[in-house]
Amino acid sequence: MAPKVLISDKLSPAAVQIFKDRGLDVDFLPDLGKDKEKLAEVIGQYDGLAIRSATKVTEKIIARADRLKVIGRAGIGVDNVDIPAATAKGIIVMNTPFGNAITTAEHAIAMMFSVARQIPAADASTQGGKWEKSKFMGVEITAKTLGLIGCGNIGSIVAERAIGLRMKVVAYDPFLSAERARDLGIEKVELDELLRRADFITLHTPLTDKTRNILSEEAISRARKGVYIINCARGGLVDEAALRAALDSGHVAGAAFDVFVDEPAKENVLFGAPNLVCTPHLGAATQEAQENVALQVAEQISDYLMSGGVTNALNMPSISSEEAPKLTPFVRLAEQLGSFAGQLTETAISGIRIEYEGHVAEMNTKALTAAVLTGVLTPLLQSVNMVSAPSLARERDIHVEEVHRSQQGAYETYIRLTILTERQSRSVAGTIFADGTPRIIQVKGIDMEAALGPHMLYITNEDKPGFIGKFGSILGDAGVNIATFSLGRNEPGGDAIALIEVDGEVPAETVEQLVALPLVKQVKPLKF
Ligand SMILES: NC(=O)c1ccc[n+]([C@@H]2O[C@H](COP(=O)([O-])OP(=O)(O)OC[C@H]3O[C@@H](n4cnc5c(N)ncnc54)[C@H](O)[C@@H]3O)[C@@H](O)[C@H]2O)c1
Ligand SMILES: O=C(O)CC[C@@H](O)C(=O)O
Repeated sequence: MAPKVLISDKLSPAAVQIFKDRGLDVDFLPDLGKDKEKLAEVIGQYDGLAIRSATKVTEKIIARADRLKVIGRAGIGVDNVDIPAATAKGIIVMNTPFGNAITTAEHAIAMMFSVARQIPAADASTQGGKWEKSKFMGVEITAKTLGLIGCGNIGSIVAERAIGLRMKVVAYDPFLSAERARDLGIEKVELDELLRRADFITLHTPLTDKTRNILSEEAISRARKGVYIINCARGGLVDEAALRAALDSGHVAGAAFDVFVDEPAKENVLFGAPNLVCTPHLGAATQEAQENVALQVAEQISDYLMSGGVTNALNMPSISSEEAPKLTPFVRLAEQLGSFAGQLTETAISGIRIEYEGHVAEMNTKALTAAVLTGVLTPLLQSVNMVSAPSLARERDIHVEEVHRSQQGAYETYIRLTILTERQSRSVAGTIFADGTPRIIQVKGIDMEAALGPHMLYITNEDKPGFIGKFGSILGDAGVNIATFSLGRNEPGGDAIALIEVDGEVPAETVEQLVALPLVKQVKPLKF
């Protein structure tokens, strides 16, 4: 059955065609996202969800999304998606970080001109039959200083445009490197200095605990008298009540806002303030940007659902569509190693060490580590996948260490997993054979070679004669057929390990009989 995708917001219809061309079933219900109850009712039917900002993907919606594997936001901000809830349920959340950046930067520049020359008010007055030439005295932007708060995708495009307009640009962004600032031709400064120097301030950060009210009452009071403030990023970056007071007093000469604390903003403390220009979250609203983000999100969702490629995910490492087929056997191996070790682990795990040797060390090991963790945690927790496993491991204070090295031993490439608990450390290693299938090649330092089937028995025993005969008779009496039998030992007469594939589940009483055999130390049925 083809994966099924729901588009629940007003996306460009071009996205629908992409989904169809890629072989997915698609329902385009652009108003559904606003109806929370209806969305909760139907979400269980879909593998993918494509949204803009009107659909709120809350914890409640996610709880009902039993088939959902991916949420794609046609746009940048994902504040309308409960990412922790999606991650916990193993749902990938993607956005399209570049598709609307130019358009939004252009909007910020347009808003700067609008407020500098009071264009909306002058337009209303002129069309109202007044001819108020002296009322609308503006300011020139040439040679003025623009202060950017946030200089990522959009901020840096705004910087380039502003330099083209002969402005001087200073930026406050703790994550902006000195080299990048130099390349952009801007000056990196602290917030205090930006407030002191900027004639215009424009915000381009996400809304986080650190950026909420970054322009607080106190910050606004430290800004230059006569400053203009532009916000085309997110409502909540500026204290709206404080800004209103500063516009009324004239400390701030003008403000241009596209985004508000509460949206849709039908009422707002800013409305009616002197020299205020507002737009209804139009930053990304151009045909070009909407086409870009719709096409990108449709491609990304299709890639993931059809071939496992992951692009622009916020809660999972990226895997390109070309890389996905090469990675798949190693993902399977990594998950099997994890599952093997996880099923044998009975006490709390404190650490996981994953050694990647040979050419696997050059692959996307973040994804492989996520697969190992999925395998380890699946026997211990309700529902785990590659998206949720890393955060579940972190929540449980499991320290995960990755080691990468070039080929050193007989195997061209292999993965070794070591699980540390308070009682012991247990390791298991595996590789991919030429036929593309995973093989276990070492358990607890003992070499062996075993493929893992759906039902396995793992046995540790003393390497003495007599074990195999008795073992075979017990399974035979229980009607359990042996499919494969792999043995390994550290030294003659020492510790031995057997991995046996059986055609079906081994009854509990048969396991007890095996445990009671004289040379046997441990018997553990495993499922893969
Ligand atoms: N109005 C719209 O329609 C519209 C359209 C697109 C994007 N946006 C919003 O614009 C904002 C910027 O988008 P982007 O694509 O440039 O994002 P981005 O991630 O590329 O850039 C954000 C920048 O903010 C910086 N930053 C983070 N915390 C900071 C802090 N405490 N102080 C200063 N800088 C900080 C980051 O280092 C980064 O450089 C986002 O909030 C996005 O949702 C709005
Ligand atoms: O979809 C939109 O119109 C808004 C998009 C914008 O806020 C974003 O974060 O990409």
